[in-house]
Amino acid sequence: MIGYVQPAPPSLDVRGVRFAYPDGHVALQQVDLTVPKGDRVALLGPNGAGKTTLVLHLNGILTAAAGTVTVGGLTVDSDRATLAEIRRRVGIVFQDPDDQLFLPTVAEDVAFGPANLGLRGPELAARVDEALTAVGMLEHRDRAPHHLSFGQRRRVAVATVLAMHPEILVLDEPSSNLDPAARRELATILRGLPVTLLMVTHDLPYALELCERSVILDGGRIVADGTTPDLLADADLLARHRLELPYGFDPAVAAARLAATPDRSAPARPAA
Ligand SMILES: Nc1ncnc2c1ncn2[C@@H]1O[C@H](COP(=O)(O)OP(=O)(O)OP(=O)(O)O)[C@@H](O)[C@H]1O
Repeated sequence: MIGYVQPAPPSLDVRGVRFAYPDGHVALQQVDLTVPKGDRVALLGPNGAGKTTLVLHLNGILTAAAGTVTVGGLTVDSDRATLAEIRRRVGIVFQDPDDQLFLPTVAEDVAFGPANLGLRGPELAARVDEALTAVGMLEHRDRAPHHLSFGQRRRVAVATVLAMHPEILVLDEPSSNLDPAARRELATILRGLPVTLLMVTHDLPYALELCERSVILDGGRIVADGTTPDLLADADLLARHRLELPYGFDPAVAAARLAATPDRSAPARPAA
């Protein structure tokens, strides 16, 4: 008999999701989005498009009125046991790192999640060091988070989520408030992580740099889904959805330059 290896389920599968806030405002309508394991996808869209609302569905903070969300094949629902596993699988890094850092030291903040999963002793210490190493912050493990720079705190916030070994890392505006060097360093770190990535951003060059694919959400609907260079080259599409490239930025030139840089041309796809 010929052996058959089951393909890995997508990291994220959103099917027909509709959501209205209690005041009746419909924020998501018939949203479909599949993100295969190991891919990096940018979620673009103007203010009020529904990006945050969609992200809050990924780990069950909000529940769809219709449709389903599955993460690595597990359906997001309100069952407590499922929800705990979903929240481990979906690592959300919020825009303000101070929302995620609240303990006296960096190491304690990174240990918080895995300790809640039951890890202890050397296993827990190894998990913390692994996550801090991934974001280049190991040497700061015993420092107080509030003594770090904003860029360093954002990296520690990423580590708190990586320490849970998530299926998918969801980043809300990861480049905001970073100086150019910190922005570039974070891009290098994110490119090197062997995880699926969904990045909400208004920073279109950052989307181009990190994500081979982009999705545009507007008015609660997905209005475009394609390669990031193709989407950013479509001036009419961008204008229709209030997306703007920085003055003088040529996406074709930037894409060609990125493609010529070996470690930047394609995301690292982890083993299924
Ligand atoms: N608690 C709420 N009650 C009612 N309407 C809401 C609530 N939160 C958000 N909305 C509305 O839902 C829509 C989508 O909002 P959402 O925050 O998801 O957009 P967004 O794409 O994340 O925007 P931004 O880029 O500004 O962060 C908006 O019209 C917003 O006004």
